[in-house]
Amino acid sequence: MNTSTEPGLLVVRTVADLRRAVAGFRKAGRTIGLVPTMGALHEGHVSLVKGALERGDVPVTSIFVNPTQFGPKEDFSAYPRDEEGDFDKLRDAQCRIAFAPTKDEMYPGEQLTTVTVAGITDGLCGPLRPGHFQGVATVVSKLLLMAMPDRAYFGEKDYQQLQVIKRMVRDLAMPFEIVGMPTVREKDGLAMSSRNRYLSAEERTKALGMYKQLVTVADAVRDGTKSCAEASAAASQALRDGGFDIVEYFTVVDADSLKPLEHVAGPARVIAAARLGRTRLIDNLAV
Ligand SMILES: Nc1ncnc2c1ncn2[C@@H]1O[C@H](COP(=O)(O)OP(=O)(O)OP(=O)(O)O)[C@@H](O)[C@H]1O
Ligand SMILES: CC(C)(CO)[C@@H](O)C(=O)[O-]
Ligand code: BAL
Repeated sequence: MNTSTEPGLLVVRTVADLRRAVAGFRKAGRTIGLVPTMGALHEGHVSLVKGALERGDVPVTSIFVNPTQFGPKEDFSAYPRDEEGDFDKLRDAQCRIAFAPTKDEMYPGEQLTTVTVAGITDGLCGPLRPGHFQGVATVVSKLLLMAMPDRAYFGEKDYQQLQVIKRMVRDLAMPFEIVGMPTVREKDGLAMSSRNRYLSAEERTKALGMYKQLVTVADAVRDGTKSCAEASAAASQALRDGGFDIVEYFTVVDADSLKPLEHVAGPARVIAAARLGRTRLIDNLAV
């Protein structure tokens, strides 16, 4: 295998090749920045690669649609996959290593060991996607141990996931810095997401309601014109009126503990999940 540190994207498929490639860069005195993804890359993912470059890290992007974080009725099989397109985007973004393992490489034999983060997974997406955060925490632990980066980059779009990973790294004294990166949005405000590809043209127009309602609630609770519960209830109703099929939650939480708030006194986040047809959208904003 080519372990060169010359410019270009090196695609590796095994843990052994990943470790060899990372070792080549370490020998050259470089630090490593891991960007875990499930592929179908967009500008949000590219911003994480840019975050790594800005901090001087060699970006290593993993592409793996992790089956253990999908529920039995969720979209694992339908999840968008576009490996060649992803590699092109990573080349353009100056990513240096793409780690695209098979399922057998990630899970050789039965996985008897899992990582569970309690408390902050009790609310929001936790009860709605049973087993999801255990699947995420376990696969992210594995990816971190496979790449042994200095830093790993995650988007604030998946805010609960980011908090779960920060907490896991802290509780288990994992020697990696977790960097949270701002949500990249379309021009009209919709958070970029691989699942946006599922939206029809009509749904795409309706989807913007999510961002608009997050802004409305953030403004109202910041000014104190409404309580968190009042503002969130009004936003849920506005989403339903605007064509969302199910509002799974719309709430204001403490930015660290993710506990629901009645009034905002410190760092807080307004956060929501809702369904438009077959598409589940999540988003959040700082208050
Ligand atoms: N719009 C975005 N801005 C910043 N980071 C993002 C954005 N979308 C995704 N990310 C981050 O990219 C990483 C990989 O996410 P993932 O591959 O699941 O993409 P996704 O667009 O979130 O897909 P999904 O449709 O499954 O939510 C995560 O850390 C996620 O938070
Ligand atoms: C962090 C992650 C790559 C783990 O599979 C996934 O949950 C995602 O893409 O956000
Ligand atoms: N971006 C979060 C991954 C998931 O929904 O499974």
